[in-house]
Amino acid sequence: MQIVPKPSAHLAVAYQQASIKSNLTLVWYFSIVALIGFGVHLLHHLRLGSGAFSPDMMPYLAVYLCNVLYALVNLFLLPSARSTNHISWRTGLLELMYPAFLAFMATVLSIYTSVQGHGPVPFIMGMMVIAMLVQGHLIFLYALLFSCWLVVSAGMLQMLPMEEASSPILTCFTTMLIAFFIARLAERTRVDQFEMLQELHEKNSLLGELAVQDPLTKLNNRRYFSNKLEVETARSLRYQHPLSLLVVDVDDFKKINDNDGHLVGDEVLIEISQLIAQQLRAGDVVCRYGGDEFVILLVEACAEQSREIADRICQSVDRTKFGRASHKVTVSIGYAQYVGQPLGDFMQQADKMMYTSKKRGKNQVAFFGYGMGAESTE
Ligand SMILES: Nc1nc2c(ncn2[C@@H]2O[C@H](COP(=O)(O)OP(=O)(O)OP(=O)(O)O)[C@@H](O)[C@H]2O)c(=O)[nH]1
Repeated sequence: MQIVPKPSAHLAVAYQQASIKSNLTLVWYFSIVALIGFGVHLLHHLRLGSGAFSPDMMPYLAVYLCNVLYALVNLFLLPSARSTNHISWRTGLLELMYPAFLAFMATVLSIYTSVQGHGPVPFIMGMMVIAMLVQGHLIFLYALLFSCWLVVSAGMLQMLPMEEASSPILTCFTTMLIAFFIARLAERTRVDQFEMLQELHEKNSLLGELAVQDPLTKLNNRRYFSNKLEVETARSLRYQHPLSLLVVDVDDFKKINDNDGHLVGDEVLIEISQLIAQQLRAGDVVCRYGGDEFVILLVEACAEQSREIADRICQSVDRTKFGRASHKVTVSIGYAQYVGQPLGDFMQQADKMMYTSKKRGKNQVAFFGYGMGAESTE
């Protein structure tokens, strides 16, 4: 029987991690409450004078003392267990120990108070509900609850006359059922909340991706490029790594649109974006800057390598037969090298070189390099 909804399969591990973390947080707070509770009870017992340490009170004192020791252990161990990102046997154990400990105390005190004539309800109710709420692995809890109930029943049957025992056992059973449903409700809420948060998180990351993606070519867009340009130029300066910029513009793209229609124009842009991406290495950055213009950051590529890549892009577009385009498609490319100049100048140099290519007859590359003469050498 599936008592509590499980999170969907792909979220199961994440849920377990989140669940253990929140359980450990709860255990930590319960430990503090246990310490405060112990202080209050201790004061109460001390006010009883010599009666505080009578044999009648010993089980209570023993349980309080165990609680304090356990709380102290938790207070020391939990912060480090909570800060880890993976589920270790230590975190699992800490998480399981608390309900087990509460159930143990509940059982002992239930039997003891019943025999004294107080009935088991307050302990069963308080301890079990808390234990179940704290715990995420409900199968374990159900087993625990059931065994506690068996022990309590057996203990009371042994120690009370039959007619007096049946009522507390029935109350104990009813209380467990209530605890069971409260726990089920709590766990269902936790799973729902987790799935909602996870969905929100996934949608947020999707939104983040869409914000920097060009919808047509699926390349990154201008916004992404601006950020990347700042990051890569700073890195290039810091580590003295070469960095080059290519500006690629489709030649006479307007004619493709006018002759073959915008849909064909779109197809050409998509195909060119793929051709460009095929020529680049993993660390390089290619973005659609706008319209029929693409920009490429060649990371750690020296001038010679950058020239080769630019030539390859130019030639691969030249060689490709674009499906539905009625005439030849080519690109003009401008190249600039980063040597610490202001970013605006860097962009302008590559852009200017792209226009130089156009002026020289299109379908070619023009280079701007500080070591290569003032403006263009080719
Ligand atoms: N199909 C399509 N066309 C676009 C898109 N974005 C911009 N354009 C068109 O691309 C054309 C760009 O033309 P220009 O770069 O100004 O000029 P060109 O015809 O390429 O001429 P040169 O750049 O001088 O070679 C314009 O007609 C725009 O309307 C798009 O997403 N899809």
